[in-house]
Amino acid sequence: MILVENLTRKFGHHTAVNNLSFEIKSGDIVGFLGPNGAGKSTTMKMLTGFLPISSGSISIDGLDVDKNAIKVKHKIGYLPEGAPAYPDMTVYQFLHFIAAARKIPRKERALAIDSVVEKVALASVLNKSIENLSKGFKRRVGIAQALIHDPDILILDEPTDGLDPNQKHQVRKLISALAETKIVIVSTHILEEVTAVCNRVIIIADGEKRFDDTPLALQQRSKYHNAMTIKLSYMADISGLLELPGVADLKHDKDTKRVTIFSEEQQDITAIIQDYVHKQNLPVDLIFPEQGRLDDVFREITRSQVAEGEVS
Ligand SMILES: Nc1ncnc2c1ncn2[C@@H]1O[C@H](COP(=O)(O)OP(=O)(O)OP(=O)(O)O)[C@@H](O)[C@H]1O
Repeated sequence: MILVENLTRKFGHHTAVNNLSFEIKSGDIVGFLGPNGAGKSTTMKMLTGFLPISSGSISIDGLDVDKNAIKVKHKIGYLPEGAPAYPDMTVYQFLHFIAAARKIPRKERALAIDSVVEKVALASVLNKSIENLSKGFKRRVGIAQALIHDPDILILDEPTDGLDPNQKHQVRKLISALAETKIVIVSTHILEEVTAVCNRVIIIADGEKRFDDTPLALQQRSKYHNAMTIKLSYMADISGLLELPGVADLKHDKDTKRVTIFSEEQQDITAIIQDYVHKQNLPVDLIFPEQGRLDDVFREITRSQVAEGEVS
């Protein structure tokens, strides 16, 4: 278990992380979100014992990170931002080097390497130089080095940043598989990542916690959650939609011929709308439920920092 209480980190006069508190239990796959400069990497570096804290405390399974840095590092695997590695080493040489640096006993190293190579599917590139690998494989090497000592907690800083959609999908699948046995914290500013892999979301802005709940709760904050969108093949009288029970509002985009139907208190109006479209014989090409527009919710939650223009 990870317990963070009133965590603060200052750089000179600048407070990068301000009075942050949260608790993470086993089974949690946490998406740690925030705009650029929000304090995500600084928090991760403190969690992993790489950066001293200014005040507050972090305890991992009851061990204070400040006082037990070495013991805590055994429990944590960390993929820093950009997945740094030694480019001229082969994958095998690099993993061997990390296994030695992690002080895995000599006799156990081959087994530890075999195990991560299998988990992260690196067998096909084991003897290739890291500099010649695709970005997706490089990221997997980064995850493999974080896993080599079989930690209980995995902290991944922007693990899919810069990857193409296929590579992103593979890395997310890998994270989901690893989360079956470990606490996983994934720092990201990609909102879709959170719904794809996490069961919990913590959002910070200006170094402070702004949101801590499930991805569904985040989606439910959107006006679009449980709204329905229909696309008309030609203009038709749709005013009757507003009379239906549970319908709160309509938004008509004449250019795209799409109509979004918002529900009262975000109730599910799928069946009512489908039934109406069918009975009225409306010229509908497409009908789909909206999940919730996370971009809008994210902007709302992190608003003061956005207003300061810190988001790129
Ligand atoms: N070593 C440092 N010295 C001075 N200021 C720093 C240092 N590291 C981070 N900061 C500042 O602390 C704030 C938080 O930075 P941090 O890297 O933690 O943000 P982040 O949320 O990880 O951002 P990004 O998404 O851009 O990686 C920023 O204003 C940053 O400039």
